Amino acid sequence: MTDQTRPRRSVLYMPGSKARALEKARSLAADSLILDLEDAVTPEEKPAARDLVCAAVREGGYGPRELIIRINGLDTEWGEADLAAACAAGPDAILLPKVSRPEDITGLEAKMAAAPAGTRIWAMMETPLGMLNAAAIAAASPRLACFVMGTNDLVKDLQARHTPDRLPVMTALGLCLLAARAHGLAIVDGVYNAFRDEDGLRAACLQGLEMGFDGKTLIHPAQLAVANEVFAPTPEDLAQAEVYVSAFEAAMAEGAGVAVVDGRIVENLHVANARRLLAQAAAIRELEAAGS
Ligand SMILES: CC(C)(COP(=O)(O)OP(=O)(O)OC[C@H]1O[C@@H](n2cnc3c(N)ncnc32)[C@H](O)[C@@H]1OP(=O)(O)O)[C@@H](O)C(=O)NCCC(=O)NCCSC(=O)C[C@H](O)C(=O)O
Ligand SMILES: [Mg+2]
Repeated sequence: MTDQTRPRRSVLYMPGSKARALEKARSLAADSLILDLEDAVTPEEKPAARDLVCAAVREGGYGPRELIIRINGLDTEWGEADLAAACAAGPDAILLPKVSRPEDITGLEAKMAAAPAGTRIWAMMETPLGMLNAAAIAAASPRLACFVMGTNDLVKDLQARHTPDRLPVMTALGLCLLAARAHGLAIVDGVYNAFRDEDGLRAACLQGLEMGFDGKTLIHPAQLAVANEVFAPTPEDLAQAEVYVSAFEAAMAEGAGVAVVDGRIVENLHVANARRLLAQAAAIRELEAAGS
């Protein structure tokens, strides 16, 4: 499994101040865990949360789950100390909130000399300026691996409303998807706040899947099963993918450049997508076997 094929169906935030949540996460079915020092932690609790989160990362026990520390902004009184502690702890990634310019990423990268080479940068995309600069941000550093949509901050800054169809943030989501895919980054969708509303979450996940997101950020363990299900290829997807690959290979062997399956044309681009789905299913199987 490479950084590109690693599943990120479910990316669970947990407050870095809550020892119980950090412990519980060791056995939760999340593909990735964001140990939060920013918005989920009160100012009074931030220094203790920093120690707790970094100790948890050093101690490990999270199996194949990807570990990300969300630090406070480098323009806050906690940001620099968070970054130094996170670099020393060596998570899979450090998530910078409120990224608005490419310089936010290059500035962070310059301060990460002490971090292990494998510690990547993730960027919270959640400000209006960040949306306008999404392409330049996506290209800012080879260390950057993933965009995380921060739709709560975005709705606040746009003075918009949360609506079921998410029309108020659709332009922003589209700009970030375009930028991420153009530069080979992963991208995960924003949170669904009503964490007991399973039907609403499912609809939001389906919309995110159809738009092209790799997965969804979550705030409660009750949301994991839906995200893991919706962002995985279905058995029908995989059966069709197998058929497309076999039909195309047979057509190629006969010297044809295209195949026809059930009255539909199958070209190399359809086969590339079929192979992507098969690789994604294999990566999910590998991850789940490693976690069980
Ligand atoms: C939303 C919550 C405050 C609810 O907490 P609580 O009432 O304690 O939930 P439960 O009693 O139902 O919890 C059941 C058990 O599950 C554990 N738990 C709960 N949440 C988590 C979690 N996120 N990770 C791991 N474990 C969790 C509890 O400890 C219970 O365990 P047990 O003791 O064994 O019964 C709470 O879920 C919460 O704080 N969620 C995270 C909120 C958060 O991180 N917010 C910040 C990120 S969202 C954001 O900032 C997005 C972005 O920046 C933007 O702008 O959009
Ligand atoms: Mg935010």
